[in-house]
Amino acid sequence: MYIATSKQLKRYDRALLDYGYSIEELVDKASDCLIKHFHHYRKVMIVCGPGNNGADGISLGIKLFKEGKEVLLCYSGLPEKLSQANNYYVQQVDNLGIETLFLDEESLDEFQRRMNDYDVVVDALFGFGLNSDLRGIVKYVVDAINNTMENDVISIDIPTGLNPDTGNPYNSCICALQTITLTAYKLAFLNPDSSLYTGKISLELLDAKSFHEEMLFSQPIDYKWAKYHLKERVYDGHKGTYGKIIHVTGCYHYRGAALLASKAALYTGSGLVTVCSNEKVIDALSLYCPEATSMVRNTYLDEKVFHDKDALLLGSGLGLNEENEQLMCRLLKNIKIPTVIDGDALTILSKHLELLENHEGPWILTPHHGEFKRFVNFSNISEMIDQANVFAKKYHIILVLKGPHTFISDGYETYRIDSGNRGMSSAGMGDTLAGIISSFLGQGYLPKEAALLGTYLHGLCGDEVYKENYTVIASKVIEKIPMMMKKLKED
Ligand SMILES: NC(=O)C1=CN([C@@H]2O[C@H](COP(=O)(O)OP(=O)(O)OC[C@H]3O[C@@H](n4cnc5c(N)ncnc54)[C@H](O)[C@@H]3O)[C@@H](O)[C@H]2O)[C@H](O)CC1
Ligand SMILES: [K+]
Repeated sequence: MYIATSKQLKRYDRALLDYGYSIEELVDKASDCLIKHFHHYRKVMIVCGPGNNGADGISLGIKLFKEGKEVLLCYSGLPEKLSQANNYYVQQVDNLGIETLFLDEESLDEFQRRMNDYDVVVDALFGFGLNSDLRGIVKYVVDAINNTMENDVISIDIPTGLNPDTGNPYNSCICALQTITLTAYKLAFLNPDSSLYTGKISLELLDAKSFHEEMLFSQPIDYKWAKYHLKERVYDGHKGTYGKIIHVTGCYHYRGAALLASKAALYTGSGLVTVCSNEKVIDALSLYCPEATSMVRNTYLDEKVFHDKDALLLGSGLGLNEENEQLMCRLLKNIKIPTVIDGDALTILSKHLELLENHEGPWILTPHHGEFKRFVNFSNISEMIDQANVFAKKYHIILVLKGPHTFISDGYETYRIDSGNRGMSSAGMGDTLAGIISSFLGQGYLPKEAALLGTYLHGLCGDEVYKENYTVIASKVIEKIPMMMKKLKED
């Protein structure tokens, strides 16, 4: 199953057309996928918009009519505004003599009255092409469909009125019993609130050439994936087997960040975690996480301390000042071990893009949306995902773009993390995630695996806490790590 943004879906359609399919052919293939969902209905009303979503509806209506169903096609688009495919199928309908109703202010009453005569109302008004509030007659039609109690409502591709990327409704939105979505899951569906509008979602793949990977549609990372990729601990392992990592994190004002990241790394199984931080952090560390070793961070930090380390975490709660900026620039320029770059180190890096251009070791960057905006510009989620892929590819890094259903890209493949919940948007959560990823990186997982597994595990632990709590705090997430790793491996 792949997940796609509206921009990616538009590119996908363009790729199919460039490959040689005609748009009429694609609509025909779409209705071929849809028809099996209507076998148990006898009387079908299909409400069609002006674009290709509407064309899917008309093509479906033609096929159902030919099967002997009673079909009423309701059109909302002015003839001069129809898409090419829509126009084509409207003409087919005229030749076949299927009953139609043009929706306008005068026919609205008739539409509402007649709706009750049908077993199912099919929403083919707008698909992933909708990009603003519903206007004019369409808004009334959507509200009227939502008010009917007599029949099932099935949406084609996406409920009309749902933003295909955010999963939030525009000014009105169809509440469907079922949504038959084509080609890929829409990004919108990851928003749990969208289920109110989509109802049950069925995914249908067109019988056409697949471009899912070329278009960088995201693949979900789920429990099964994590179970398969989490390595067994070996019989004769010792602390060296599980990696020596170093965290350059925390400062006087943000002591917690360093503590959370180091504890998370130890709980994830690191052999040795050294925290290089402010004296106050180190005092607290001996109580909060006595298993970690420590060193005071001086202006001059001897790079030799990194030589025997397997991975490095930079930046969580580091604090922004001239001294830290110089230190980060020096380390980012010289250190070649696998590195997680988080928090304030990201802010510093965004001011020194030349370091990104020339880095040698594998880097994992863990920005949230706001931090990513310091690197690139975007105005909506679809654009952000495109930019994230370009960024990861350009700089040869793994990007962990934190947000609801964190998105991970290496520029060639993209992933969505299936775990995590809304209770987790709280302080310290990012530090915990960075700690977990640094641990996997130090244990010898490939950078992409470390990022995927770490982010999945983080969300899974958060989900475990969320089962019994309304809010989720980072310390509680950390406490769950060893237990959830055991569960993952032994379930
Ligand atoms: N590969 C596939 O999955 C295929 C899917 N298909 C279906 O095509 C639609 C998308 O079609 P498109 O014509 O691009 O968009 P819509 O039908 O959703 O919208 C038409 C058109 O309307 C304009 N518009 C946008 N917002 C508004 C608004 N608020 N009010 C009025 N008009 C608006 C905009 O110009 C849109 O382009 C997809 O969902 C599938 O159902 C095809 O079958 C091909 C293969
Ligand atoms: K629709």
